[in-house]
Amino acid sequence: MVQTLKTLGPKPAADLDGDLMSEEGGFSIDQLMELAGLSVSEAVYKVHPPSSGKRVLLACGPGNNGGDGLVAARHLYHFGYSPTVYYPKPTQKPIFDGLQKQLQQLHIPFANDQPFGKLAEDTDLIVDALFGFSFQPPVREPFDEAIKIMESGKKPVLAVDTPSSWHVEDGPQDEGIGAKYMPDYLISLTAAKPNVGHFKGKKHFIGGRFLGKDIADKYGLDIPEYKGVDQVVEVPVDVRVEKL
Ligand SMILES: NC(=O)C1=CN([C@@H]2O[C@H](COP(=O)(O)OP(=O)(O)OC[C@H]3O[C@@H](n4cnc5c(N)ncnc54)[C@H](O)[C@@H]3O)[C@@H](O)[C@H]2O)[C@H](O)CC1
Ligand SMILES: [K+]
Repeated sequence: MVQTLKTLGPKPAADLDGDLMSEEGGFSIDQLMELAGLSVSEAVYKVHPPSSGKRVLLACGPGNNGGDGLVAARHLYHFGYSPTVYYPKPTQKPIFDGLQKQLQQLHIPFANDQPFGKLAEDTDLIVDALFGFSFQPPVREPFDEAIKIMESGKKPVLAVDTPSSWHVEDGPQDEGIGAKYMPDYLISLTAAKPNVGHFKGKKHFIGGRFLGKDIADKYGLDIPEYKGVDQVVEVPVDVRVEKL
């Protein structure tokens, strides 16, 4: 039987984050990004353990999705990987400055000036942390090149929160860059987004093991059954999507 997966569009997803970070919610953006990035690194470990190849290329965009990628790079380093970060449009905010410094302290290379195609050749897995739920099509430079390379399917890709360039509700673009982009793996943060109905990759994870029942109920979300100390849980790919 095809299961139903409850999904949050950009407005309720942003509202939920707002509730978490309200005076009542008590979370900070740093914390949520840390939890998101930790989930991403755990999903990487599950689909591609270091024994399958240690080189991971983190493609980080200019918003918080990119921040999740920076956090994941740090955890992956400590998990035994050799991460490389592509971060061509660094965000000028203290949290992003701090995340970059943390990576520099670990001598994790930033390869912002190299062609993305070359970086992709020299890696075993790509983490797509270019854009999340705030992406507005079409893709602009310099990110078009990275999307084209990921779309080529030459290297496995794990997409963070949503495949970059996809419309958050309608999925892949009808034509042009990203129209054929289908990452192998997806990790949805807190809750899946409505475009997940278009995801036909190999594995889909949810990462959000910090969400309490009160707030889940407010948005109509089901809390998935996480195992052991896992921050992520795998859910079926073939699902019926319900938009909340
Ligand atoms: N609990 C959670 O779910 C958390 C999720 N997080 C992650 O944050 C993103 C959403 O982050 P946000 O900063 O709102 O936006 P994005 O990263 O999606 O990107 C916005 C960024 O990109 C630029 N941009 C938009 N469209 C384009 C375009 N066509 N071409 C080029 N650039 C574009 C825009 O100007 C912005 O700079 C969510 O998905 C999660 O991954 C947080 O970590 C908090 C916890
Ligand atoms: K992404």
